Amino acid sequence: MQYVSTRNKNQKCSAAQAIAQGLAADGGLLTPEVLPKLSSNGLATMTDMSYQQRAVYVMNAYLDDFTASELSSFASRAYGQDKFDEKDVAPVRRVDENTYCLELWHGPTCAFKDMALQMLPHLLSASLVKNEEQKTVCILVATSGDTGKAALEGFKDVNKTRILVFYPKDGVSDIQQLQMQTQEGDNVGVCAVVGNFDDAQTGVKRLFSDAALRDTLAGRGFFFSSANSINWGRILPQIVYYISAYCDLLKEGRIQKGDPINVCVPTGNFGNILSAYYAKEMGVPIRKLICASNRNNVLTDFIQTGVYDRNRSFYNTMSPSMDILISSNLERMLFEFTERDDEAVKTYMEELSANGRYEVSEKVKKQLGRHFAAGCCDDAQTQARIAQMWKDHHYLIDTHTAVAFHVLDQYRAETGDETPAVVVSTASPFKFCDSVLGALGATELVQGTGILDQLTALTGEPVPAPLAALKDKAVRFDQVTEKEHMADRVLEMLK
Ligand SMILES: N[C@@H](CCOP(=O)(O)O)C(=O)O
Repeated sequence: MQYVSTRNKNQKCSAAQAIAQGLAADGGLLTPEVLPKLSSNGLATMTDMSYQQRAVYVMNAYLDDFTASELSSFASRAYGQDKFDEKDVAPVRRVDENTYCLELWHGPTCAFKDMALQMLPHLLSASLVKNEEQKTVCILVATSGDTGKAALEGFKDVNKTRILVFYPKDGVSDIQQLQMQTQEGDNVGVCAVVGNFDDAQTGVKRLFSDAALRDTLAGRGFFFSSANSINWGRILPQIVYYISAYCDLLKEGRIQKGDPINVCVPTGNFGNILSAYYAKEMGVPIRKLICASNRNNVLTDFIQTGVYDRNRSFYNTMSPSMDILISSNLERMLFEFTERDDEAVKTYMEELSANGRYEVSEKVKKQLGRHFAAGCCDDAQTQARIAQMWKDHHYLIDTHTAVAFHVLDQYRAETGDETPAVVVSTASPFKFCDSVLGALGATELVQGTGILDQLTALTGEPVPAPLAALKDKAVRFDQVTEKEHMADRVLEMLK
């Protein structure tokens, strides 16, 4: 299968090239030329499989330049019990009669990003070999908290790779920051950027398109790639868990073959909910994709009106991983909803870059309304939802997951749609201890990593081992840079 740029369908490459490059040369996002469908018994076949086997089954449909045996070896290494503290890898927990929670934070960094970033290093390393690449890949990452740590952990000490992560200074939680600052490995770098996530992400995209920088680094034996969800190798492993969740519900008899479900996804960069859309296109009976946002509700407005307008205030919220006003992966969605009209997508992206705004056609608006619903909530509502979940179900959720539960409540109240819903739980509550403790009524917060034990003392929930280990780690990276100087940081790292 070939991959094409969302801005020029004639620009094609293999899966291995798409994964190694991360981004198309024209700035577009590399996307499969056709979206494969599951066979009529595909879901039934996968129902009795392990998570690792499901991953191979799904990825095989997209990666015809990789063998099934290669993919099997990657899946068993990526999702082994030395990495995930749950045998099922991505368990589906029943909350009530028609509400389920897909827990995606049982990996080494306690966030859903591990689901893809434990796999991507295997895909990318194999791609370098397939492409007979002689250079070392330098992976540039912009993070609002979770991707950065997951990418660092995934690529730590991986041969022929370097990784440099930029995060917004004052824009991630204390635990997220500590996770990144204490990262081990000889090929890693971490730097805070003065600004917000959009500044960091725009800065990284600028580095990608800086021809002079690329030439200098090529002379030193490096080329750039990405571990953000602009890389197809990030999206593909995320499709797997939606299919897997449906199979788990079938297996447990919660639904019958063909029954529709809704999914509610807290998302900022749109990669997670886009993966659910692809699962739907492959044949999973998903009725509505419910997009949940915090106070940075640019996606809510877009889905409801068809106008994307980032000219608004940027808020630092209690769900920092979603503090984003420029959602990269919307571009792939526009590509689908315009029936793969690359010129239209290019025009929308040019308008976004020039004016911070675009309005989609009536045809696209209709598609948005057909597949998506959207809602948002503020920090007070987020904390109230954490408290309610704890009171009603003794179930501890993080701030991002709470946003999704709140938005699902809103959606159900407005529409009366009681289709069984899967809420995506994207991070461990221990990554956001202060907000979660506040939600549960704590007024005096312990400073430093002691706050992890404070949450355990209050709830009886154990601190996840990777976070407990932070107590003994020294800070290695405390550098801060202005966004104008990000290229200098790259040049320093790649001496
Ligand atoms: N929420 C993300 C922001 C980057 O998104 P990505 O899915 O494109 O990597 C984060 O936690 O960094």
